[in-house]
Amino acid sequence: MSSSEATTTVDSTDDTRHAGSVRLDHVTHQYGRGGETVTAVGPVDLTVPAGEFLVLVGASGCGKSTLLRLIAGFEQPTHGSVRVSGTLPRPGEAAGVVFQTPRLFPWRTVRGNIDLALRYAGIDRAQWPERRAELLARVGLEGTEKRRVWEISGGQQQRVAIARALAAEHPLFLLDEPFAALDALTRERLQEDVRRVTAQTGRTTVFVTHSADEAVFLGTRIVVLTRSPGTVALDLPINLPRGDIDAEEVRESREFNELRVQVAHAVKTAAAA
Ligand SMILES: Nc1ncnc2c1ncn2[C@@H]1O[C@H](COP(=O)(O)OP(=O)(O)OP(=O)(O)O)[C@@H](O)[C@H]1O
Repeated sequence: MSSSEATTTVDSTDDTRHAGSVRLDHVTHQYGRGGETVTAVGPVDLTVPAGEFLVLVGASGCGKSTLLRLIAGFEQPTHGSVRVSGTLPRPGEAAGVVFQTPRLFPWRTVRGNIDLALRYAGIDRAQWPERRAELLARVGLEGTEKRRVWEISGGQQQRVAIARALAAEHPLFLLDEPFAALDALTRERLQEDVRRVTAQTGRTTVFVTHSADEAVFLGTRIVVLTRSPGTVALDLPINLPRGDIDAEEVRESREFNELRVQVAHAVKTAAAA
């Protein structure tokens, strides 16, 4: 075998070293010490290839946020190993993260919040205006740069949080129930934004939600967790059309509705098991 063939073989069998890929090997996580421990999740084995949009779904308390925090490097697993792009995840470096609440600096403008993220990302100041405009356009916030955070709506604030998480161009994007506090219409619009932005940028995405509808609309793959400590109950690929397609057409399709019912049923069953 020639050396070029050997190289090809290695790359094709280990895609977990690709930028943005995630690998969990027999991961368990406990909170607390001594007699006061709570096993939150595991054991979980999961490989997320680069470019996949994985949605974690499960009942309240099954360990979804814990898994996301382990992938972000905010927590270390009690047992097993977590790798992002083939290495140990370091907080702030492994991924862009969006939380349930926007966590912006309220006294700053939209521009100020984005610029702070560009500064932390180490982007050359000369590039900020172009990068800021591009990020705000991606999340549909053109023309809001000078507004203070308290002068924009909750949905717009969450859009700023998404733009901020995209600023550093991490190959991995993590979202923890980012739309849970928003009204149904705003939530649908933001789902469409996230679907479009991740398709455009090709980022690997892990998204946590309670909602089967949201999971099926967003994901290229859905993992349903059992009740706490969460383990994988269902691992389902989703092949709904993506890219430049009308969101209503997707939501009204027979395939979408069949998958929605299947996932909702799996979540209910896994929570009761
Ligand atoms: N910091 C902590 N200290 C102790 N226990 C914790 C901590 N964080 C979470 N837990 C426990 O770990 C388990 C999993 O919690 P986690 O927040 O990961 O679940 P979840 O599926 O994200 O829940 P929800 O959907 O309600 O946000 C729960 O039993 C929870 O009470």
